[in-house]
Amino acid sequence: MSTTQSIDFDQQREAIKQSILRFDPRHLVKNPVLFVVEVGTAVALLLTVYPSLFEASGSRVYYGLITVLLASTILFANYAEAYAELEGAAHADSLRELQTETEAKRLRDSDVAVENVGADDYETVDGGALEEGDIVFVEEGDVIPRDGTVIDGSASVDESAITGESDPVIRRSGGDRTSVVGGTEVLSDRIKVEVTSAAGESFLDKMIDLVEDATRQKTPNEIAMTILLSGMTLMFVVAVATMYFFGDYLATFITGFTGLDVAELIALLIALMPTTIGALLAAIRVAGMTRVTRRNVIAKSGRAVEAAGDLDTLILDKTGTITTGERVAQDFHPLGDATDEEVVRASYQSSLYDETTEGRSIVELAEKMSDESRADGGEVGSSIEPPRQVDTDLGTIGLSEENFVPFSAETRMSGIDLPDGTEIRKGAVDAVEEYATSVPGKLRSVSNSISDNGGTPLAVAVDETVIGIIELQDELKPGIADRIAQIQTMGVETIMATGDNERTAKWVADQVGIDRFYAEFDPEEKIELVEEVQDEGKLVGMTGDGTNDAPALAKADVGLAMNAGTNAAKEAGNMVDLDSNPSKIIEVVGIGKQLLMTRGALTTFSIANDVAKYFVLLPAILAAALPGLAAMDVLNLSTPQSAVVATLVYNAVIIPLLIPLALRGIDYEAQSGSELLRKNLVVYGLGGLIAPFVFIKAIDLLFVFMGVFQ
Ligand SMILES: Nc1ncnc2c1ncn2[C@@H]1O[C@H](COP(=O)(O)OP(=O)(O)OP(=O)(O)O)[C@@H](O)[C@H]1O
Ligand SMILES: [K+]
Ligand SMILES: [Mg+2]
Repeated sequence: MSTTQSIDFDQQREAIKQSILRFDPRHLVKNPVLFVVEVGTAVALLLTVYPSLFEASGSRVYYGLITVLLASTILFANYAEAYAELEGAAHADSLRELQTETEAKRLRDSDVAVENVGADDYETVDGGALEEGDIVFVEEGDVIPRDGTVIDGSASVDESAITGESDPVIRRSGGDRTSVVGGTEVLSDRIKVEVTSAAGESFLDKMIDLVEDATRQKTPNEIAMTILLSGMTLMFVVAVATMYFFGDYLATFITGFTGLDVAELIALLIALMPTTIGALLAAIRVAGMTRVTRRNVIAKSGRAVEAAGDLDTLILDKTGTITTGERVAQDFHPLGDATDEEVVRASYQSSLYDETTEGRSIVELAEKMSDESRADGGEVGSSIEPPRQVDTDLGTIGLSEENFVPFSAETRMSGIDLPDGTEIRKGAVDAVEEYATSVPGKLRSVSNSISDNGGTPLAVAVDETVIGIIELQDELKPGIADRIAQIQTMGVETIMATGDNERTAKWVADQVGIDRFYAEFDPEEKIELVEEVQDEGKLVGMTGDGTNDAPALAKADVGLAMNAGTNAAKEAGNMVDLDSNPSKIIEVVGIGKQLLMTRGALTTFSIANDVAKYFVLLPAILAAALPGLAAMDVLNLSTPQSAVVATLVYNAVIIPLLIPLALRGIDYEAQSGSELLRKNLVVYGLGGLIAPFVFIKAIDLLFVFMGVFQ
């Protein structure tokens, strides 16, 4: 799905059909520049039919040609817009195809634990009959019937239908990866899913509608631009109309001069007006939004994409964004009088019901270490060193989920209370330090040495006495340092805000070259950070997946939520990443920048073009009345008529020539704003001044060669 959808023959035909239908003045009036061109076309057409109207003196063929050239300008503009829209729709359709009808296994008794579900516990119903709140059972080989939240169990799910990514993903109850999408397939294991959407109202459905609406709406910057272009157009209309009466006035005392030609004045007006950018503005927006969708990000508004391009500051969290997020237990370190066995057992007990990645990995490591059968070495062929063995009974007897204290980002701890009243807690070192009443002297030095290698230490306390440390390790995402560097060159400040400790944070920040970082942050502090940076007048972007992130996501100017995250987060953000890859925001910023750059560059080019055309056409049109203007006629074109036609050919043809650039976006290597401005002024400003001269002179020479308009 992330591959490029190109337009096929049928869609090409549809785009052409649309280009003609969009001549409808009710459609064109929304784009005042093009609307004025249409009015001009109508007048030229009138002159073609009645060449002597307005005391005009040109031939029917001449006026006919002007009519055709003006109409082509509109046609090309309509085509650019229609083509871009169809390209975007083609992508949305491929997302829609996912919505298939399947059967569902609805649980009769929603309380039955997922591992005990048997064929008698559910009824098979039509997927369409499911209602919000129904609990369904999904096992290996089943298609998930509707969007939902995993409430029990864990399964590996093939989401390639929406993400195009063939690697299966894990979805499990608890934590931040609970969302499942209707139409995706469970590859192994079993889960209980609570249905969260009504029939026909899947999250994806709603999102696609939203994207289509958003794509059609002008963005705020674009509205401002349209107003500016309309203002310029109005100015030119007044100026050129004045010229017409001025011509009549001149005619009263210049012998042989009967006034200015209406069709030629219209040609001048349209050459001067910003028709090129007026024609391409919509296509640039639609193409930018489609580029975001192709990266599997659903942008709820065009404004969000634009804001991404304008961002000053990007707030990233560490775990799962800069690192892989697979933070797994590596080792246990006893402290003080505690033994290895005690630390392994307490860590295990406190993690038995902990469904976070960290918790599961602790259980796994503790089991491996205490497993007698493995004492002689790890799995055959495994390159990973077998964990050292600890002779301990893990002591599961009497443990119950009721006494489990789940992890929260506020407390930064989790734990369990044993039947005898013993309280075990594990968590971030500073949090446990505060909770405990007895802390061994070596806690800091051991935990620091873990952090200084990029690991995360979790302190373990039994009855408020710290007995040891669990060492967790994560890995940096491949290529993340390069992408951060890229975004920094574009002038965006990067901030890492993490719940992890200062030293681990510093290690990661140094590795990837982040500008600033904050450690030991709770969710509340993340929101405060967003507000603080916004108060400096800056636009802020951030990613998040948990319920805790929702307020900050809503606050941020660009909030990219993860599809696998909680519904609250998805609703709060103004973008959702279907791949649930938090570092995707870096790419979205790139695409936003590219959108703004493309619009800026083509505007510069268009207006530079118009300035050049002014110098070509004015002397040609006024030659008969004011021969003195010949000095301005740098191109020395053969005849006024040749000049008018050549200019209008250029004015029309430049639009289709620029469509590929408008759709693809200008190449954005990462570069700073001022560098970019300079480059754009040279390439698109100077280029825009020169191009019309070269092109128009060439067409004029061609006319001379062909012997027309001479
Ligand atoms: N299951 C857990 N039980 C106890 N403590 C945990 C658990 N998971 C994480 N922690 C501790 O709590 C800290 C805060 O976790 P939190 O999820 O807020 O942030 P993070 O995942 O470390 O970083 P980031 O904010 O960059 O995602 C962690 O750094 C870790 O020390
Ligand atoms: K123009
Ligand atoms: Mg986290």
